[in-house]
Order: sequence, then structure tokens, then C-alpha cells
Amino acid sequence: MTNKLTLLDVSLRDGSHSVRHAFTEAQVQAAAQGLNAAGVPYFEVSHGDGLGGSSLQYGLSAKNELKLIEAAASVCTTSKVAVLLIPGIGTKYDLQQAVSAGAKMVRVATHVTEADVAAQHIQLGRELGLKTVGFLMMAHMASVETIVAQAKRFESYGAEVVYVTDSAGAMLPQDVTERITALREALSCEIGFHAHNNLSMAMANTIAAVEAGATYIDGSMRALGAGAGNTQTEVMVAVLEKLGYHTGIDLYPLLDTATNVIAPLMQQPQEITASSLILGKAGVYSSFLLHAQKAAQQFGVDEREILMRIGKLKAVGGQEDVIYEVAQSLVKV
Ligand SMILES: CC[C@H](O)CC(=O)C(=O)O
Ligand SMILES: [Mn+2]
Repeated sequence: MTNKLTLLDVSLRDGSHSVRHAFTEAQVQAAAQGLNAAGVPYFEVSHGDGLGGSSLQYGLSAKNELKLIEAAASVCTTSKVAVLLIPGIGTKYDLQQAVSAGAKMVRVATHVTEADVAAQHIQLGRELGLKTVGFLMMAHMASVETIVAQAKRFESYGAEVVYVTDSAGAMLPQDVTERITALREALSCEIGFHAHNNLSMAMANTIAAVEAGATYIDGSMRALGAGAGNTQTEVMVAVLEKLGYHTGIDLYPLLDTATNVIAPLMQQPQEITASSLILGKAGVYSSFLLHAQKAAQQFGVDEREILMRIGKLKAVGGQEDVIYEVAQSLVKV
């Protein structure tokens, strides 16, 4: 088994949820400069919900994401800019625009049982010469057999890497090991893993993933991401190197960027709060957290109750409007 890993930093995309999609060009460019100096192979830039996500349903972006992609790409000599594309939110046209702005990788994301909606977008990624990745979200909601079947679809469309995505931060190391091992056995392409820290399992799950054969791993600086955030990139580099893996990343420029660029822009500490813990416990999409907080305030109800109900309803990405319906139903008359 190889000990070489490819790290992808999601601070400037998953972190967009945490700052309510308010990144500026200057912030993105400063972070991009640091990631490039550290030799991080790929980093993602876009609205938190991917290309085309800026909307009332998901939250309006302060700045045009194409300008953010351009600002990032213009300072990269070795690192490559990645974009997330959720079919139905982003379009093929959005992807073409992102490529003109400098994107070199696309991650086409679907709910874990809906890989079939990604065929055209994955094919387009390959036609455009992008590194093309399939991203199976809410992976805790499907059995190992289902994930394998869905991942095979991504691979058949042309995905070069398939990710297991723990969107709700609900998985335990054993769940990760089972899923990555099964994909490793069933697929020829590389396997990736994306964690959320809602149950404080992000690093443990990341280690389980690489030990089971994942070679693409996500993280975010200072853990800046939805819910309790992601595996912390700078910590992950130190831990993985200590375990004998090779990331090719220079730790000091990464630490400087986390300290001087990311920490000052954070709107709240990236910690495990009562509500982010409930995300993990109930298996709720991490990006629902701030929407649930807003709905709880608006209707005067307990945000933990909203999240528990959302978990029972098995709501998935794209159903943010259900959060407000649930909040309203909890109002005592
Ligand atoms: C809303 C898209 C989502 O944030 C993608 C992702 O990072 C995940 O599912 O964890
Ligand atoms: Mn995420």
C-alpha cells in the first residue's frame, strides 16, 4: 500500500458555510498564497454549497465566486484550485465559467444514493481536462453495499477519485474502515475521505480512512467548515507524517496561514457546541447548523429539537426549507 497522500484543503469552500459565505477576494487570495507556499496540492474555492450555491435557499455570497476563484488561481504556481459542483445547484455552464477563472479540479457531489445524476457533469469534467472526482455525501446513511454500487457508477462515468463524505460527522472509525475497505476492493480508481468533527471523530476517522487505503484526504485550516468543522489540515499534516505517510506539505507556511489569515476571519470558534454534537448524533447535514440557529431564533424554539427532528425526517442536502417548517411546527400555541 502506498504511503503517499494527496491532501485537499476545503477552508475556502466548506469554511464558507461557517462565515455565512462572506469571503472577500483579499481573504481568499491571502489564504491561497499560503496554501501554495505550503505546497498543498489542491484547495477548494466556492460558495459552501458549491458553484451556483449563492441563493436565498442556501445563503447569498458576499462576492461573486468566479472572482474568488480567479483571485486564488492568480497566485498559484503549484497548488491547484478545485471547485465543488452539486448537480441541480450548479450547472455545466457554471463549471465552464469556473474553468475559465482557473479551476483545475471538479468534485461532483451527490447524495449517497443519487450518483446517477452526476453522469453528465463528470463526463464534462473529463472533457474539460479537469481532475474529476465523485463525492458521495451523507455516507453514513447508506449500507456498504449501496455505497459500493453508487461509487461504481461514478467510476463508470469517468471519476478518477471517489470520496466517502461524512457530511454529518456521524461516522465512527469502524464505519469508515468498512466503507473505504469495500471501495478499495471494488474500484480501480483512488478513494478519498472527507470528515466533519461533530462527534470529535474527524482525526480518528481520517486515520481509519488512510489505513484502509484512502489516498485523497480533506481538511480545513483551523477546522474552518460547516458544523464543528473538518479535520484540521495543519494538525492532520503533522499526525500523518508522524504515522509515516508522505504529504509533501511544508508545515510552517501552513501554520502561518492558519494563524494569520484564517483565525482572524473566523466569526465564531470552531468548536463542538451542543448543536454541532446533535448534528453528529442525529446524522444531520453539517451545513444545516446555521440555518437551524436562525430558524430557532425566528420561531423562539430550541435548535437542538429542530436538529433532532430533522435527523428523524432524514432530510438531505437541498432541503434547507424543511428546517423552517420544522421550527414552525415546534412553536407551542
Ligand atoms: C452543501 C455541500 C456540502 O457542504 C458538501 C460537503 O462538504 C459535505 O457534504 O460535507
Ligand atoms: Mn463538508
